[in-house]
Amino acid sequence: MNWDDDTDTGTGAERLVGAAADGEDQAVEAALRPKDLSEFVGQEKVRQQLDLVLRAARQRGATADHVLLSGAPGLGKTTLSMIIAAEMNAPIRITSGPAIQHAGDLAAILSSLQEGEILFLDEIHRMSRPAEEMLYMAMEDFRVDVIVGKGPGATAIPLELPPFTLVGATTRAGLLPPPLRDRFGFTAHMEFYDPGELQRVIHRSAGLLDVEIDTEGAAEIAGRSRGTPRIANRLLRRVRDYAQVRADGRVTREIAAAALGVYEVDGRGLDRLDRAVLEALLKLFGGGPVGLSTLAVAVGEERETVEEVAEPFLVREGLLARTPRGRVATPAAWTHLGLVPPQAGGPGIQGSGQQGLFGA
Ligand SMILES: Nc1ncnc2c1ncn2[C@@H]1O[C@H](COP(=O)(O)OP(=O)(O)OP(=O)(O)O)[C@@H](O)[C@H]1O
Ligand SMILES: [Mg+2]
Repeated sequence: MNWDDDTDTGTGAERLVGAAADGEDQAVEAALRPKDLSEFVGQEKVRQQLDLVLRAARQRGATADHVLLSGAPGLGKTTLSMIIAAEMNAPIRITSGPAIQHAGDLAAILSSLQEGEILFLDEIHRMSRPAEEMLYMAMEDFRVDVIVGKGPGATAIPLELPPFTLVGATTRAGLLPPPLRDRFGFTAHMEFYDPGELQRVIHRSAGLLDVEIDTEGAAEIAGRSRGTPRIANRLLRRVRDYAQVRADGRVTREIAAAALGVYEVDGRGLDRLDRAVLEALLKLFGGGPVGLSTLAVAVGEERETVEEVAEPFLVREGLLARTPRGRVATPAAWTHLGLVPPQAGGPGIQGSGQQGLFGA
């Protein structure tokens, strides 16, 4: 699956509701990470399955099978990798696909692993081809061929590796070559969290950050967190600031709503850009269909920004559809912005004189 939401785009990280980690997230996330499976909120199926895999390996006194974690940014892949190490009582080595450009880089890491060590390979879909091929053999046979010398005299010296567990993480499982995907004994697909689960994440984080919050305050933040614990934690921090400066520090529904109103994150988690796209689509183009380029000009953004930053969440929320004829708003989009969809043939949208030109 392709989780384009905010990844690899410059604009993504600066948004309060962007799913990619920003500098502040990186600084505080370590403190908020659940340390073992029982603390890890939600993802029931993944937790159950992983618990079995790890428990069985522990009972056998063996190294756990290789694990692939796939899912959108901020759903807990890095967190789970650390939990796997903790549950296996094993050290963890952390690296990433982009950091491994040459097969030699990977050989150096693999050959220095201890028995039972967890190798966390983040963004595994961004590894170079030769490194990938070396990884196949390492995963399957715990062996790598180290090439010594150059040209016709070069020889491959096989090097035995201690058994280790590879934990790969990717936001784009679809980009993994099948031979690589097949070498993982267990694949965990992380789903977006439902509001109840996010509420638990928020309560847990509030406890760690020493923030007083009631059930309704947590629910208010959860509803705006786009199914993503990282965003929930970030919104909680902004709400905490507001509660501290403008009130007595306690987070209630009113305080949370007012705080996130200041940051223009609406009740459903849409921010200014998301709403600008929807508003243009509804008010200027009668709900579409309209081409992406035209829509982008109308909101004064780059095509890519609209397509990669705003649209994925709007599509996921069922507010916007991408059709062969262009972008189309769903009835839910009209409702969300408090507008009335145009009747077939009749005048529709309040305050817009343009539906004659563009209306459906
Ligand atoms: N199930 C969970 N329970 C509680 N907190 C969670 C959970 N999942 C994620 N978090 C919190 O969300 C933050 C982001 O999680 P994490 O860094 O693991 O995401 P990720 O999937 O690795 O994201 P990326 O794709 O950007 O690397 C962490 O600080 C963690 O505290
Ligand atoms: Mg991560």
